[in-house]
Amino acid sequence: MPNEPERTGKETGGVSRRGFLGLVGAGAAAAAAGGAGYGIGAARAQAASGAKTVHPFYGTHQAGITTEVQQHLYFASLDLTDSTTRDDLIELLKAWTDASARLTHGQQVTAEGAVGGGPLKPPDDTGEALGLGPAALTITFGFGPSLFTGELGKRLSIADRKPDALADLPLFAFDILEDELSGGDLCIQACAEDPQVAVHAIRNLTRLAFGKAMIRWAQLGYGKTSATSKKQATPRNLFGFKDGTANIMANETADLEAWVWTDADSQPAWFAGGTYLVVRKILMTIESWDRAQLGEQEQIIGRDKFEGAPLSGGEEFTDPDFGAVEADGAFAIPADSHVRLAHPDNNGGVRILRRGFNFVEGNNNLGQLTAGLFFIAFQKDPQQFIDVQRSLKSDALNEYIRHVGSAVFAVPPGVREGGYIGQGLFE
Ligand SMILES: C=CC1=C(C)c2cc3[nH]c(cc4nc(cc5[nH]c(cc1n2)c(C)c5CCC(=O)O)C(CCC(=O)O)=C4C)c(C)c3C=C
Ligand SMILES: [Fe+2]
Repeated sequence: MPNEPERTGKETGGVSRRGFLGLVGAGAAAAAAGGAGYGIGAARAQAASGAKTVHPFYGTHQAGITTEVQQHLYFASLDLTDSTTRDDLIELLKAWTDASARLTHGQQVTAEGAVGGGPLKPPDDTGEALGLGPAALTITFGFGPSLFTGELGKRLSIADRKPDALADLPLFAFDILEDELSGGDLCIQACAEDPQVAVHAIRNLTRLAFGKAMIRWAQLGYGKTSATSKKQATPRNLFGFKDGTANIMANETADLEAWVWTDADSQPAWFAGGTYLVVRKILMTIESWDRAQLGEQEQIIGRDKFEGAPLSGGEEFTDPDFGAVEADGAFAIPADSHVRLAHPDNNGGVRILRRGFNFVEGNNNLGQLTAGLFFIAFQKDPQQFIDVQRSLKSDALNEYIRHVGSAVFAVPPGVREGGYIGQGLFE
């Protein structure tokens, strides 16, 4: 049964099957009761609704890109240790593949799991996701530019296999990037309907990397800020606006081919069917935004706050009319509005697939929220992101946001059963 301890008969301690089911039952009853902790009850109920959903790890493309966006994210960027060899990395990628195939089915990281190895060794699985189900978990891996370049690229003998467009992003206007929130040799994106399932995945994959790679930085995200299917209601970001309305949706296959998946023309050949992941940690000055008038907020975004309709009129999914003018002759969707500047019409037709998450990390010493948008975008070429981000130089939103973290990764194609993630890179 998914996510139950796989009993081998060897263990003498730990939670009995009866005790385990009792714990699960108590949790379910608490969720059903709601009442005292409505927020927690609602979150648990929402998690429970996706608890049984399985997104298989194996496939043509990696999951976690066009997959219906889950509510929660845990993202880790890792650096290889100084002694990690090519064989070590291959071994790690094989171990991560097997583990990911299990975890996405709601199983524990190994068959022995949390209690099956007996009392005399540390458990293989850390145990905190027992009973939570697969929770729609997806695990997506990527390779950073630093994996291929410098001494490391030479040590791994992959310097000549770097995807052509894989390079650190240029510095953009208003960037105040922090090194400790940027870059990385490898990345793992874990998304799930239950935050504990996402954290458990990264925690256990990181344990498998012990001695070979360690976390450089990580980010917890709650509350998706994009949809990849019109079956999902468009979520809202921390400025209170619907975010993801004009995203590339999973059923837009022609646009996915045109803008997201690398093909035989995107060199090298091992990378066909992959994509580039751009990640930006963006702080949002929530208190200043909250003091801006509603009309000003809408002018900055270019859409109305409640419905998410373009200011040129219509409903949420009505195409914006950038030529529309008000009685005073001004554009209905202002020239410096976010939507106008980010729209394909202003960027040579370029689209990107967005998959970001809200984050809140307490308050600063002025009592202001440390919060923002952990922006993730997938594209066939990082230049797509670069073009759009450069267009945003005159964005009125810049008064209320700051980019503090940045990284780019080549996301290899999906894995067939029996293979391992990124295998083509080493063949
Ligand atoms: C460089 C790419 C982008 C960054 C960085 C970015 C940051 C950012 N965006 C919002 C809020 C919204 N963005 C919306 C639309 C939108 N944003 C981008 C790109 C970046 N956003 C694109 C390509 C689009 C779609 C434009 C279009 O085709 O119309 C919207 C409107 C709703 C929607 O379509 O998603 C909102 C709201 C914030 C708050 C933010 C940084 C914190
Ligand atoms: Fe945006």
